[in-house]
Amino acid sequence: MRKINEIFYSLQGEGYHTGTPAVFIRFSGCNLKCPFCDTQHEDGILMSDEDIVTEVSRYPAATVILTGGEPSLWIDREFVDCLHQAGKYVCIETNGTHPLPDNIDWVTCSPKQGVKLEITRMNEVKVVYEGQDITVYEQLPAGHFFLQPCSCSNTAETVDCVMKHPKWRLSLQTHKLIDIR
Ligand SMILES: C[S@@+](CC[C@H](N)C(=O)[O-])C[C@H]1O[C@@H](n2cnc3c(N)ncnc32)[C@H](O)[C@@H]1O
Ligand SMILES: Nc1nc2[nH]cc(C(=O)O)c2c(=O)[nH]1
Ligand code: SF4
Ligand SMILES: [Mg+2]
Repeated sequence: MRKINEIFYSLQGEGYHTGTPAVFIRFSGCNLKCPFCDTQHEDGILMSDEDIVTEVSRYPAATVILTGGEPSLWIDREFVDCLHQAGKYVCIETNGTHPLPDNIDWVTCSPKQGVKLEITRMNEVKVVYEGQDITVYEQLPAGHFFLQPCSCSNTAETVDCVMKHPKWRLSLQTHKLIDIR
């Protein structure tokens, strides 16, 4: 059984797959307490893999996004396989502090300041911008580097930083801009 906060259908609002219809599986709880975290994730109910796949399969999209809270605390290879058997493309949003099963299709790593990364495979890096030095993340083994304003509040500073560091691209939380989930 896995503790689920919510399962909902929306568009990926952030990063490389922005605009892609996706089913979000939000797992409950996290090992970090980022002061800026925009998600209430502590509540949850225990669900079986069968019930999770049934709920996910109500929606027509192929893309599933595992998020939270911190989804890596709850998942394993077997769970990702269940979603693959249902025809899904499995993405994860992770803080990178906990190892991942190697059969996930797309890894979005959002490293947090002062916290050691434990994952070695990632497709994109997505940093929430708080004015920190972002060059320390540039050696991570990702193909894409995104800088995201914090709660849509420091967009001008984030644009300025991206223009100074052209390895990076701007990621807006587009779901917040158009008031969808
Ligand atoms: C809620 S977290 C859940 C997944 C995982 N715990 C993580 O941090 O990557 C999902 C994404 O939202 C980002 N995020 C959280 N709070 C934010 C905020 N206030 N503004 C912008 N992005 C935020 C995180 O950095 C992460 O990329
Ligand atoms: N639309 C939408 N896109 C998202 N991308 C990452 C999210 C998350 O909370 O992990 C998120 C979210 O909460 N909503
Ligand atoms: S790691 Fe992710 S879910 Fe956990 S507190 Fe930070 S932003 Fe929120
Ligand atoms: Mg969110």
